[in-house]
This record gives sequence, C-alpha cells and structure tokens, in this order.
Amino acid sequence: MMNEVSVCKIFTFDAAHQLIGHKGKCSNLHGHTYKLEVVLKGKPLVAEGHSDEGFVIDFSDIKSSVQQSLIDRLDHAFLAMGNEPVLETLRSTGSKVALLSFRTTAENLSSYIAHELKLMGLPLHSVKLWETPTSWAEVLAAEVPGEGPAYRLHGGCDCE
Ligand SMILES: Nc1nc2c(c(=O)[nH]1)N=C([C@H](O)[C@H](O)COP(=O)(O)OP(=O)(O)OP(=O)(O)O)CN2
Ligand SMILES: [Zn+2]
Repeated sequence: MMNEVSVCKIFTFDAAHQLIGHKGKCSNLHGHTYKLEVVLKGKPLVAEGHSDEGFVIDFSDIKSSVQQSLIDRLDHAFLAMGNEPVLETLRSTGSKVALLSFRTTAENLSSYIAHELKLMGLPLHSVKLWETPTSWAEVLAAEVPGEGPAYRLHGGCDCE
C-alpha cells in the first residue's frame, strides 16, 4: 500500500499594497516580493508506463495551473482592499489592480489563495505565504471553510 507524500512548488510574485489604518509603516503604499509555497498531498500514482507514475502530481502541472489561475493575476499588481485613496488614480491610468475586497494582510492573502486552490480541485495540504524574508502566514487546506474564508469586506474607510 502506497503512503501519502507531500510535494511543494514555490512561486514568487511582486505586488504592492497599503494597509490603511496600520499603526506603523505599512500604512504607506509599499511592495513585496512574495514567496508562495504550495503544498499538495496524496499517494503517488501506481500505473506502470504512465507519464505520471510515481508522482502525486507533476510539478509542471502544478506550475501551469497555479501560475495561470493566481500568480498572473497578482504579479505586478496593486493588491487592493478597495478603500485605498490611490486606487482611483491607478485605475484611471490603466495600472494593474487585483481588487480582493479584503485587507491585504499575509493572513488574509494566504487564506484567499488556499481557498482558490481548493476550488480548482488540487489535492491541497497547505499554503505558506512569505511577505518578507522574515514574515510568513500559513493556512492548512482542511481549515478553510467550504464557503471560503470570512473577511470583513470593505465598505467605508478602514482607518477609523
Ligand atoms: N500579522 C501581520 N503583521 C503585519 C503584516 C501582516 O500581513 N500580518 N503586514 C505588515 C506589512 O505589510 C509588511 O509586511 C511589513 O512586515 P514586517 O515583517 O514588519 O517587515 P519588515 O520589512 O520590517 O521586516 P524585517 O525583516 O523585520 O525588517 C506589517 N505587519
Ligand atoms: Zn506589506
């Protein structure tokens, strides 16, 4: 009987954000090179002669699906909650914006990414999102509610 194995593919993307109402420097518009670790788990395929024999999932298949569905949308974008004063200018000048409608913390972003990857049907175990070389947030797929994470959605200003 084959045991389960975890496999991981790592992605990076560059993005800007602004935490309106933050008590420190992150209330400024700033950017990160995010590092995303996507961990999938399953039993390696037992199928003699099959291209995927011995794989939980082909690394190149993880790459193409995560890249297309997620990374291409977030890379070189402004990750917006929706209440940032700069948003209107970015939109009117055609700059890339990913309107996420939640406060763009590492915690919320990793929860969002985990939910999106689960919806794609990947055998997701966890995601870890590095916001800086010394700061990360991790979400276990099993802990993401089926209806998706509960965020406080934007409405008015987030700074009161
Ligand atoms: N729990 C969280 N705290 C903070 C978040 C977050 O998403 N979750 N985000 C920020 C800022 O956006 C930014 O990431 C700053 O993080 P920080 O680790 O303070 O960055 P530094 O450049 O100061 O890192 P050092 O390695 O300590 O120099 C703030 N907090
Ligand atoms: Zn930040």
